[in-house]
Amino acid sequence: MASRSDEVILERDFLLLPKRKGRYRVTLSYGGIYFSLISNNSAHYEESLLKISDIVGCHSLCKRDRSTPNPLSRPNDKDNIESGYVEPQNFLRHIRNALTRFSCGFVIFAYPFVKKKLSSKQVRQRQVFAFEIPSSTNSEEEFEKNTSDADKWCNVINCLSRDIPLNLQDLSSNIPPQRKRWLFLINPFSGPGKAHTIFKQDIIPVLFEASIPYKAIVTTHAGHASELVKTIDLSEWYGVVIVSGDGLIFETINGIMQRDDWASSLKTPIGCLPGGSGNALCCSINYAAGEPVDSSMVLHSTFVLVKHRVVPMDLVAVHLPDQTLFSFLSITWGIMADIDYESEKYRNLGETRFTVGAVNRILGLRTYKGRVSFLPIAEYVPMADNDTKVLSKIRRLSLRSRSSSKATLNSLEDDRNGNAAKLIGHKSFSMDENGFRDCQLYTETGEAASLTETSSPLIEEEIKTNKNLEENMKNFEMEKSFPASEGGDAANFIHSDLQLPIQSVSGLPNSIGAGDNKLYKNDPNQLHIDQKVVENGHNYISRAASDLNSSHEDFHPEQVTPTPNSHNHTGKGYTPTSQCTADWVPQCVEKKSDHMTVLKTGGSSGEGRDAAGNDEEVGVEEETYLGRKADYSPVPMPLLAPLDQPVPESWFSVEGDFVLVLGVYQTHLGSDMLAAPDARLQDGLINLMMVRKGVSKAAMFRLFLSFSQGNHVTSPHVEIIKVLAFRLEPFSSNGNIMVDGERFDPAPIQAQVLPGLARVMAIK
Ligand SMILES: Nc1ncnc2c1ncn2[C@@H]1O[C@H](COP(=O)(O)OP(=O)(O)OP(=O)(O)O)[C@@H](O)[C@H]1O
Repeated sequence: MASRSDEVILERDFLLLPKRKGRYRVTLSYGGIYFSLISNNSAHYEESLLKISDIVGCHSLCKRDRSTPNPLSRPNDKDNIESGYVEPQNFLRHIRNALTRFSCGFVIFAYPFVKKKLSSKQVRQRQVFAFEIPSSTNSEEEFEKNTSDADKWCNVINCLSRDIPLNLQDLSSNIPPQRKRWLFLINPFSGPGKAHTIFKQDIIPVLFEASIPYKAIVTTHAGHASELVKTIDLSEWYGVVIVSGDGLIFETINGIMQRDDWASSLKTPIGCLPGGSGNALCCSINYAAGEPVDSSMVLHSTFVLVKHRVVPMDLVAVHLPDQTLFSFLSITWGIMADIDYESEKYRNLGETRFTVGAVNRILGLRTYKGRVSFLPIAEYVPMADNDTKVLSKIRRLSLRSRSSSKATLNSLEDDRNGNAAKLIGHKSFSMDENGFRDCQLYTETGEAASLTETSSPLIEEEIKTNKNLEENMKNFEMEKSFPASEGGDAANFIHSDLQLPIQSVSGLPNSIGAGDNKLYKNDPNQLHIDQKVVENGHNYISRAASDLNSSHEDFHPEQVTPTPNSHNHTGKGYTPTSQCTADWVPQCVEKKSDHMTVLKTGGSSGEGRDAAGNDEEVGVEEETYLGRKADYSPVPMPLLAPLDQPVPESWFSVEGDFVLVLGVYQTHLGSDMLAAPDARLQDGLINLMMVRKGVSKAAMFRLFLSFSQGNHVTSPHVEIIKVLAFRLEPFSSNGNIMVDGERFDPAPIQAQVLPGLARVMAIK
């Protein structure tokens, strides 16, 4: 029994097709449609509720007589059988057959959650509700009246389900705007090769139900999607939906980034439906929307697609020695990259290929020598090297030397500063029961120096800020979505609201704020200044995102004069023609001469599309920020130094033998790989994970199994750091580097997050 609490918009009696067993009292409100059978003797209501949030569309069912065309079908587009708005064959035959002369009503398509058989899991299930207005006279006059009443119901339901604001004063005036066409790109060879069949069987019917006009193009070769999105007029399309794996999404994004008008083109929402073997972005989007990722993926992804909002998504600029790419998912090196690449030959197994690949690779476990450098959002406290014995020895030593003085700390700091190559950011903290805090500095080789200091204001502050960080991460509001794709309330999303969870007192580069970075200095007096640095960094990044997103006009991508080579891509990205210099450091605000003027999205006016799905003029406010773009990339990468130069001093570096290095910015790498459970589409962060040498094969098996629920994050073998940028330098040519599932030879590679740069069709 559902209880009605919200405002009644419409109410009347209907018969339920096709059986017409008894009359139903139907009430439409903002929350949903309540209907109950009216018993013969009294108005005894057994109310059922169909939630508006589960409805994908409503069609009118008014039929004067059987000779007129079926109201549910529309003319086929003969030129392209995969285009249009065509009723799928045999669709609703039973309801159509039940229609009589002068039948009038509407049919609702909904996907509510139901309990899965023999399981406690909830999955969505298609349900169709056809309501007919009871007719007493079958007169022309009554038919006209019923038709307009049915149309009114139908239109209001469609407006509600598409989040289009209602005119309650004149309900007949609520006519949802015709949708713009969607472009589907289908890779017939992705994953187990079923994408085209999935599209025809499972997706077209839902597009019809939701009245979404579309055109579908089946790709004929690798690079086809990229060629298309590079050249077509994207403004003709509401959005581009990829029916494939992550490879085609990567190709599409990088194709768009090669356009001169990339900034405006990136506003075209990108959707995805699972046709590949991993489908990481689909899983991440479903997970963020609260939809299942482990069953009926196609159905749940299609539902999310149809009910989507346009949501900003971080991209990551990936800088390789000879090109720049834009990644939305991950950069992997080590075991995970090898599994991904080596299991390609089992692609007909679908997602099982990763399991087969993982077993192979763990049995032949390898290590990979190299250096990982990164810019964390909080002070980096390294995990112990995997050799825990060494660490516990250090701990014992440090307990014994509890009386060590601050002088020891200073001398060690000096030593560390003087021997930076040997002591690479290795600092570890622990608290004992008396509130004493041990600080151990130790070298790569395990040579440890330890000292103890009593709890200082700085430490208190650090603990507090770490708590804040945790809180902030927990509370981070990801629902700041763009307005409904076709209208709805004005957007609440303001880019400057993008809350990077940067709370730590250090760890940010001096490049994003004034003052020296005191990364290693435990000086309480530094706290205030460093927090300012943090705020500046925060503002810089979020404003940069805002600029990139909101205004291509003032961002002047066209002013990035393409050098002869700059579009000489290898089909994947840009070829750098010059290395950026120290200019990569955004300048401080005083230096007016170097400024870039940018437009910022107006707060309340929002950005997006109007109710007709057209681009909306957005209110803008002029702002100035200083930053520079690398010559070879359309997007500035202010945190990155040239690849052939050392990383900035404020970065940390870890050098040695790794089993796995993974930079991931989505929650999922596959339906059973919850790689970064707290990642958000638009959090402006890279989750850098490292597994170092020393982990056994058995532990590796356990680790891989724990990935499915995201439990690896608590594994003592996995180090996870939230970073804004990182660099990976393999020391040998063994293995593979994978960027969004695309293979690259092991070579230095670096990456920086570009918060909210892309638009995806995602959270409801
Ligand atoms: N018609 C085609 N013939 C051959 N290759 C194609 C065709 N269309 C697209 N491709 C290429 O196929 C590659 C793999 O596609 P995609 O990653 O989408 O599928 P997948 O690898 O099976 O899925 P996943 O990444 O989830 O494992 C892409 O790089 C794309 O360029």
